[in-house]
Amino acid sequence: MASWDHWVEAALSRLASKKLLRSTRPISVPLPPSPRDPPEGLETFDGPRHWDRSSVEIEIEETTLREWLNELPSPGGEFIGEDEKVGGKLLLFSGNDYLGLSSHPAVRRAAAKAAQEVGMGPRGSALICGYTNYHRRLEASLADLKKKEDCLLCPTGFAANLAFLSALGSVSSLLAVGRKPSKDERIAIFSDALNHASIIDGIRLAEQRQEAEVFVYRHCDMSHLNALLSCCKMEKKIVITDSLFSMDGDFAPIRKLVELRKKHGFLLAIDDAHATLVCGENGGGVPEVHECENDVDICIGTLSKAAGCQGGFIACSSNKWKKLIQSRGRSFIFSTSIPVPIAAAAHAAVTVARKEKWRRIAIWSRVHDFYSLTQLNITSPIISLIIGTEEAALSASRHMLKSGFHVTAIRPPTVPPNSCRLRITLSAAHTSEDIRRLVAALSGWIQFPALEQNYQIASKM
Ligand SMILES: Cc1ncc(COP(=O)(O)O)c(C=O)c1O
Repeated sequence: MASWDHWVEAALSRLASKKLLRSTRPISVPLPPSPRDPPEGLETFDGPRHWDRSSVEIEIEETTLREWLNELPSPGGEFIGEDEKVGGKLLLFSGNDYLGLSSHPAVRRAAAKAAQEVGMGPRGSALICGYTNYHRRLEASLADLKKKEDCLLCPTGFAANLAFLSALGSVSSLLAVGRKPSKDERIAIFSDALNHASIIDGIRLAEQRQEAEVFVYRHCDMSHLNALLSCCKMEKKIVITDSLFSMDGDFAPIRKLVELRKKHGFLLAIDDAHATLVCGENGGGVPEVHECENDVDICIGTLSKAAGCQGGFIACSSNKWKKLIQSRGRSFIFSTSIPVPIAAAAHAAVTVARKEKWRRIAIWSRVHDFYSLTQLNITSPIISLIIGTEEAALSASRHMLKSGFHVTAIRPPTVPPNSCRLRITLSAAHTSEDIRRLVAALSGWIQFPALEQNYQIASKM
C-alpha cells in the first residue's frame, strides 16, 4: 500500500496547492435548559422485550391490503372477495432492521433527547455547518467498530459509495495536472458483477469523467478476477465488492480476495452494508469474522440496516482517504448531512448492538431454524428464493400476503430477467415459531428439499 499512500498524498498536496483541500468544521450546539433530567446512561437488555416485535409486526387495514393485492398485476385479475377473512396484521420478512434496533428504547430515547435539545438540524452539508459533536462521536464509534483509523459519515449508504468512488477517480485527474489522465494513468476498477447499484453508479461516474477503466468479474469468481488482474498493466488498481450480497444473500470470498490483494497489491474496498452489526463477535462485519480488518483498506457501510436508523459511512484505513473523500466526494460535499437526532440514535444503536450480543445469536439461530426446516443451502439472514418469471414471483408474493406475511417480489432491474425472486430477510426479532409458520406458508408455493425428503420417507413407510 506504500504507493497508494504516496499517490493519495500527492493528490492531497495538489488539492492544497489549488486551495481545494476541505475540512469539516465541528460546531457545538447550545443546549436550552432542560425541564427535567434525561435518564442517565444507556439502557441495555439481556433478551427480547415486547417492543422488539414492533420492528417485524405491521398492521394494515383491510382496504389497504386489498389495494396492495390489486395493484399487483395478475393474469386472473382476481381480488379478495367480500367474505374472505383477511387479518390486518402482517409479519414483516422484508425489512433490513436485522437486529430489531429501530424500536430499542435507548435508540428512541437518544433520538428524542437530541430532537428536544437541538431540533432537527444540521441545516447544511458537513463542510458548511452540518457537522456536530454528535456526528464526530458516531464517526469515532464506527471507526472503532471497523478497526480503522478514521471514518466519514455520508447522508446515506448510497451516497457513501458514490462519494468514495468519485473521490477515488479524482486521484487520476489530480495527478494528471491540467489534462485528462491517459489510459494508463486512470484507475483500474475491478467490480463484482452483482455489486450494489450505488457501486455501479459510482463507477459509472468515474468512468464518464475518464478517470477510470472498469473490469467486471463474474460473481465471486476469483479465477476470473485473478486473470483480469494479471492481464492489466495499469498501476492504480482497486477491487470493490459487496461483502454480503443484498439480493442473493451470499458472501464475497473475502479470504481469497485478501490473498489476491497480497499477490497483486490492489486497494481492497468492501461494501459491508448488510453484514455490519450482524456478522462477527462484536458486529464488526465480514472482516471481523475472517480477522482480516487490516487487509481491507476501505469499509463502506450504512446505518439504515442493522442499526435501524439512516445514514452511510466510509471507514478508512488512513485519515488521508477521509481528507480526500471530504474534498472530492461529490455526494458527501453537495448533500446535507444526517440530522442530529439520527446521528444520536445511530450512535446509541451501534453501542447497544455491541453490548447486546444476544441479538446476533438470535438472528443466526433464525437462519439455522430456516435451514433445518427447509435444508436449503442458505448462508445468511438474506434468503433468495428464485422463482423465475415476474408473474410467478408476483403470484408467490401475493400468496404470502394472503397468508399474513410481507415478503416482496424482487424484479428487474434489481435482478436479471427470469431470475425474479422472493427476498426474505430474517431478524433477531423473529421467533422460531415465526420461521415455522413462514416455511409452512412458503411450502404451498415452493418445493423445499427437506419437505421433499420427508415426503419420500413418508411414502416409503
Ligand atoms: C449493498 C448495499 N449498499 C448500499 C446500500 C444503500 O444504503 P442506504 O439505504 O443507506 O442508501 C444498500 C441498500 O439497499 C445496499 O444493499
